[in-house]
Amino acid sequence: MNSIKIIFSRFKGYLKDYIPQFCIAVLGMIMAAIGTAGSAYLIKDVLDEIFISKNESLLYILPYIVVAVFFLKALGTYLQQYFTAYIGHDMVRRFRFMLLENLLRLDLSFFNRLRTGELISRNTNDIDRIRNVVSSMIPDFTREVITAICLLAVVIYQSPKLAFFALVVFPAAIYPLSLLAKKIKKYSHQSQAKIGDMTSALSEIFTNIEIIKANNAANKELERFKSHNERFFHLNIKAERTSTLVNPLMETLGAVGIAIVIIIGGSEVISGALSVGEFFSFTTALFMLYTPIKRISYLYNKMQDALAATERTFELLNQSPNIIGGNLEFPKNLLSISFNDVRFGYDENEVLKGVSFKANSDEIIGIVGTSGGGKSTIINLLMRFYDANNGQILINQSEISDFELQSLRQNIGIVTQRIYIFNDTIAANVAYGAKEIDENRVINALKVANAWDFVENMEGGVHAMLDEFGANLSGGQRQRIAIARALYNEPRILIFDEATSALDFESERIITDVIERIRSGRIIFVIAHRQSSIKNATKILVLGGGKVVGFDNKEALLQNCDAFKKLSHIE
Ligand SMILES: Nc1ncnc2c1ncn2[C@@H]1O[C@H](COP(=O)(O)OP(=O)(O)OP(=O)(O)O)[C@@H](O)[C@H]1O
Repeated sequence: MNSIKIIFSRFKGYLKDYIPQFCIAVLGMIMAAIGTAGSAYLIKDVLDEIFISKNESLLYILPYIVVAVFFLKALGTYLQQYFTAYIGHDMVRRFRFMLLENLLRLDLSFFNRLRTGELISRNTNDIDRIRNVVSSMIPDFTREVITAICLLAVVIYQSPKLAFFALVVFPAAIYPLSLLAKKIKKYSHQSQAKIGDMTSALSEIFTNIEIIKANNAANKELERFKSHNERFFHLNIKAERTSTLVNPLMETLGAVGIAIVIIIGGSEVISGALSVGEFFSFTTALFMLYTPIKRISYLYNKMQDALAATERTFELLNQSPNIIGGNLEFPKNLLSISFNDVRFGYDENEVLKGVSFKANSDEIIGIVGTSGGGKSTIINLLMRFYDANNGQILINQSEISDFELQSLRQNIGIVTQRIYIFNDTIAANVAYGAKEIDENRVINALKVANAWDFVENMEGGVHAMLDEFGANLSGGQRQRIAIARALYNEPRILIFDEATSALDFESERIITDVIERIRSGRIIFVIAHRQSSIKNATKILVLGGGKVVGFDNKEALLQNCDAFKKLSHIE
């Protein structure tokens, strides 16, 4: 019963918002339960009065009462089902939204830990199981309990002695049923985790389909998927094997009860202690009792399954971000950014091992170093996607953590090698994230980004639709749209993370010209492998082994920084 308590307590707060619907549903449950018990009770009068006593006056009354009782049951069932379904669907809508709302608040490190597929599975599968709990399990459970109580009342009323013998078998059923419930809960936990694995595998396959085809890796992926799929199948079969045991077990025990009833009840009818009508009313109620009790045990097992999903969902809902902003607005005049002995690792391996440098307004800082040397990590810390483990990052003279997160990120424009283009108009792509699209600002940003020429010539101009991933643009054009987006909010800090590495020299030149033009009043970071991308950098930060091994202008570095000389040489 513990799981039912947990589920009830989890949803209690939310169910409060549905009191009118809930009251109507409960009324429906009571009507249905009374209807069910009433129909069993009526058997006695129908048999004893009409068929045995041949009471003609009741012949024309009882059938109407029978119809009325069944109508009560039907109306009650309808009300209960409709209103509980309403509550279930509405709660699912709220939970899905709350879950996504909370997930979007969480730190990037959280998303590194959980795979996309698993998150999707939790947002769809698990939530749907919750709907099941709310719209069918809780109400069904309640209804079946009320029905069972009403039927029990009929059974005991008709013959307390027979009821005693018929019902002693039920306690005997409880122990094996509770053992089965435990097993079902275990399998259900495992199977839900497996769904997460499968969704992850699928999402990985579909996002990387080009690579899979290019590498002829379809069979390998199929093999991988096959093993998840088979494991899922085995878990489900194990769960089925256990849960299908519940019915036969109940039926066999039920048969023992019925056998006892026939022996004792039959002898009572023969001796005249019980009327035929009473006996049949008793047995009908007893047979009917079998359904709610079977349903209760079935629902109890299903609840184990739902409990696992509920716990998983609440676990996500209760996660909170570690990276929280302060109260400072980003300064209107950006003077400097300083890293003072910054240390950081994504896990126990330290990536930045005491990085210090200072960048001033109007400067273009090139960041170079070996692959995996920590260049993008510096940017991740500047964006506050992660927080440094040690050391300080200062903007003007304030700690980065003192700034409001939104204000900080609004003042950092970032262009990466990977381009995010949404299936929307050019204007919506450029003003992405803004509450409203300011067309003049869009055009201005496009002009500064050197993109206006080609946008102007497109059909629809800024209202032209872009395909997903920007398939209807060239690489350089896509990159310039991305720059316009980074510029739209007129940020004080701009970051180009390998933004030009996939472009030809002409497109790269256009972009380096843009960078040169917008440097005033800003600090610009350019991460690049190619020297040509940082030809206009005022200073270059050379990273090696997680440390700064050089920070100066190009000429000075070529003179006295071996690591930089080596990098230039490779190129
Ligand atoms: N999200 C992450 N979780 C764990 N480790 C990470 C994560 N991102 C990067 N790393 C590790 O941190 C180190 C530095 O990565 P970073 O991306 O900063 O290097 P980089 O200098 O930008 O490399 P590249 O030039 O290849 O882009 C690498 O060893 C990388 O494996």
